[in-house]
Amino acid sequence: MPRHLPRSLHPHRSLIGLRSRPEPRRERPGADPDVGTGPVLRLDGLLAGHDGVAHCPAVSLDLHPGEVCAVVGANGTGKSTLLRTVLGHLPPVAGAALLDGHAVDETDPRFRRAVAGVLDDDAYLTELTVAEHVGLVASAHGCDAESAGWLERLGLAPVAHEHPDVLSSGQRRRLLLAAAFVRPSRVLVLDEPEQRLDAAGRDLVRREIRARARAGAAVLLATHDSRLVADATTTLVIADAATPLPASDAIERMRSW
Ligand SMILES: Nc1ncnc2c1ncn2[C@@H]1O[C@H](COP(=O)(O)OP(=O)(O)OP(=O)(O)O)[C@@H](O)[C@H]1O
Repeated sequence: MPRHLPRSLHPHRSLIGLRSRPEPRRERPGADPDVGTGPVLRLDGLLAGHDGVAHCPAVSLDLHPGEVCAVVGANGTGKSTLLRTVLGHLPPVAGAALLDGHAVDETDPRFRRAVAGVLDDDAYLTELTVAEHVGLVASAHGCDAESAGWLERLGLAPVAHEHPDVLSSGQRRRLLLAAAFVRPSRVLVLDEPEQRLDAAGRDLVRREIRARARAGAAVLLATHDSRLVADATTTLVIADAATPLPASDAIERMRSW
């Protein structure tokens, strides 16, 4: 339990009973001593920002396998900054982001094995083709056979041999999603995964998030899409404070900004 929230305000405590949700399947990999029974991801009074200046209120959150937390807030409230800090791209201004009880460290192979992320930038390797890019990620995670299927599912097969800089912005977004979805992950961090996608793309993302959670992944996403919020098990509204709210209240708040 994070020190910073009273038990009654803890995201899980406060939402249980307010929303019905299926019991997530808890996978017990067992062989990894770091994988315990506690939260896979814990944000402990995490203040995210740049150069020591916080751009987001302090967040305390426990995310267990099978849970999906949607982070919502008006433009500029610090959602991307928070997710970058969770992915270890920015150091915390204060507090901590913990994976299996250890401070997140993107250089740690255990972290890289466990966590897949898509941020709001075009973080692809320009010298690789679409197929090479997705294939490289699949190969690194021992799942080469998945590669072609994800190219197909995300509509990238016709541009498989193109380089990212000649793709449309939506296709580039699909490429980043393919690279995240092609590999296994215990934690999935997605910054506005709906961004730049057409309706079919948004549906696919929504289905995949649900499927991943059913299979035991913990998902942390920032979004402006009320359908993704409605699907989440926990919703955190970022404003003057980071407040866990039932999805219906969060969606109502989203209409006001
Ligand atoms: N590299 C940076 N250096 C300094 N400040 C930054 C940097 N990137 C973002 N910021 C500032 O951090 C604040 C939060 O930005 P952030 O992108 O996290 O917001 P957001 O909630 O994700 O917004 P949106 O909904 O528009 O995506 C903004 O005031 C922004 O100007």
